This record gives sequence, structure tokens and C-alpha cells, in this order.
Amino acid sequence: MSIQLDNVSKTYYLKGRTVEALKPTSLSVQTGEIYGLIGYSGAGKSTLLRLINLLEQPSSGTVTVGDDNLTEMSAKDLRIRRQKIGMIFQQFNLIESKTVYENIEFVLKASKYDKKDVPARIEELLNLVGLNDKSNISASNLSGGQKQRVGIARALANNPDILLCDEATSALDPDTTKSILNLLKSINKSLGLTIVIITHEMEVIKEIADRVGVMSAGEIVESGETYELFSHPKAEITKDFVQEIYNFEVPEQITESSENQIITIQFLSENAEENYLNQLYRDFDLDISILNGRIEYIKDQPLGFLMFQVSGETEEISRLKTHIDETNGIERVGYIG
Ligand SMILES: Nc1ncnc2c1ncn2[C@@H]1O[C@H](COP(=O)(O)OP(=O)(O)OP(=O)(O)O)[C@@H](O)[C@H]1O
Repeated sequence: MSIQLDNVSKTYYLKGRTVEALKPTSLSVQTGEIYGLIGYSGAGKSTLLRLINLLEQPSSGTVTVGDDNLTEMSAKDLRIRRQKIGMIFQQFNLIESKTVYENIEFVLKASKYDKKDVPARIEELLNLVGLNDKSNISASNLSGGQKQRVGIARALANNPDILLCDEATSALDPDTTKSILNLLKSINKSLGLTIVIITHEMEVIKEIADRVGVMSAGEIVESGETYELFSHPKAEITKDFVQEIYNFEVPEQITESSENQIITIQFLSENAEENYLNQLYRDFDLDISILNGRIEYIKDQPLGFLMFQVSGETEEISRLKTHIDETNGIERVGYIG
């Protein structure tokens, strides 16, 4: 199901102070898409997410989910509509003293799910999240990853069309994060679920998001298809996020030496790096030494950076730069390093 925000904003009033948590923002998320919102702490991500299911009332604007304008609904209708918008949280929000079964049962009871169908539905959900053998374990005895699986089962209990994920993997280690992201990807595919995920971690975005919005100071400053956005970032903050995953450091004696020129190139295909370098060694009368290089996969597409130092005649270095600028699939970038 699609989500449409039109000029939605949120201002908090605190003891005579106003905080513009979200400036007027419009956003469309398509049915079946995984949309990521990335930003640093305080950027307004949680506020935006909670406006989608109206856990926060917008100060202005309209929120439409499918054909329903949520901002016009009565409180009662909204409560019912929200059952079709699941949500998962960083801290899982389970009832720790209850078993896995009881945690899911609680949600089904609250939504008046037909009593006789509850055990079968719980079994189905446990299968879906890979916890069929944990039904009678107390939530307090689960690992973080298992707790989030229960969180996902609870969120999916009423067959929602939309799943909102609030820093869902931020409390988990990298391996567990991967397994939860894989689970989210698989339910996105198998159930056709629309997912909106907020995070401060590039790891999450590059793994899962089809499209992404980068947030800063209460606005989406840049947005687009994930690979396109991170291979051609425009806003400084987007560049910062890209740089975060590559984290290239150049030794001071190299940056300080005026004889050396440091060049960073970006390449958009898998084997480009090696072939290209060989060509440069062959065709240019320069000393070229590699300082750093790495390929990351953004939504399964390779995005690589290579940083090298060149020394030689100034004219030859200029010829090299022109050559790089004219080569398809290879770009010189200034912000990595
Ligand atoms: N209930 C509230 N009352 C007053 N100010 C709030 C409230 N909730 C959020 N804010 C403020 O709104 C701004 C955006 O907060 P928000 O939680 O949406 O950001 P965030 O990007 O999700 O950051 P974090 O990851 O730290 O939660 C912040 O300045 C925050 O202090």
C-alpha cells in the first residue's frame, strides 16, 4: 500500500520554546517499496515516521495511506486503521515477563482476532520469523535478534500493508543486524509489504533500501534511488554518509608533501578497478601508488573507490586527469579521503 505525505510538518511547543522537528515535507512511498530515511540524531526521523501512522498529530499537512486520508479520520477509525500499519522499535517493546506465544497473543486479542484462529495464526507467524521452537520461552530469555523477530511477528499479526521500522537494528550486533535485514527483505517480497525504515546507519540503507531520503535539521535534503543517490551525492551530509562507509585515511606525510597528487576515483562496476589501473600504468609516464581502495555493495550493486598518489611531470598528471574524466564508469571525486 502506498503512503503519501503532503506538506506535513510538526512543531513542538516546550515551555515557551518551539522546536520545528519537521519542516513542511512531502513524500511518496510506493506499494511494496522499502524506503529508508537516514540522518543523524535530532534530524527528525522518528517524528516523520510517527506522523505516518499519526502517533504524532501533524501541525499541518495531510497523511494518506492507500486511499485513506488519516488526518481526517475519527480517533476510533484511526485505531482500527492502525492495525494495518505495523511498527517495530529499537528496544523491541515486548512484555519481558511473558512468553513469545503470549506476546503475540496479546496483540491478536487486542485487535479482537477470532479466538479459535489465534493458535494457528501464532504458529504461522513464528514460522515466518524463524522462531517455531521458541514459543514457550520467556521474552526475557531471548537474544536481541530473537526479540526483534518477536517484534516483527507482533507487528505482522494483523496482516498489515505497511511496516514502520524505528531504528530496528540499532541495538543489534552487525551479524544479527544482517539477519534481521534479510528477514525484512524476505517479508517485503513474500507479503508485498511496504516498509519505511529510519536509521542513522549506512549499513542498513545500503543493504535494504530501494529509495532513500537523507534528513537533516527537520527536512529531507536529498532523496532518490539508493544506488544513484550514494554514487552521485550532492548534499554535504549525503557525502558524509558515503564517506562513513569507506573511511579512508591518508597519512599526514603524504597529504603534506607538495610533490604528490592524490586522486580518488569512483568506479561503478565490479572489475573496473584492476583493468583500469593496468591501463594507467601502461599509458602514463607517472609513478602511481595505491593508498586505499574498497568496493561496497549498495543494494547489491558495486560502488568502489580507489585512492592513489601520482608523481611525475605536471603535464603528464594533467593528461591523466583528463583521461580519467573522459572514461565512462570512472569518476574523479573530491570528497573521499
Ligand atoms: N515530544 C517532543 N517534544 C519536544 N521536542 C521533541 C519531541 N520529540 C522530538 N523532539 C525534538 O524534535 C527534533 C527531532 O527529533 P526526532 O526524535 O524526530 O529526531 P531523530 O532524527 O529521530 O533523532 P533520534 O535518532 O535521536 O531520535 C529534536 O530536536 C527533538 O529534540
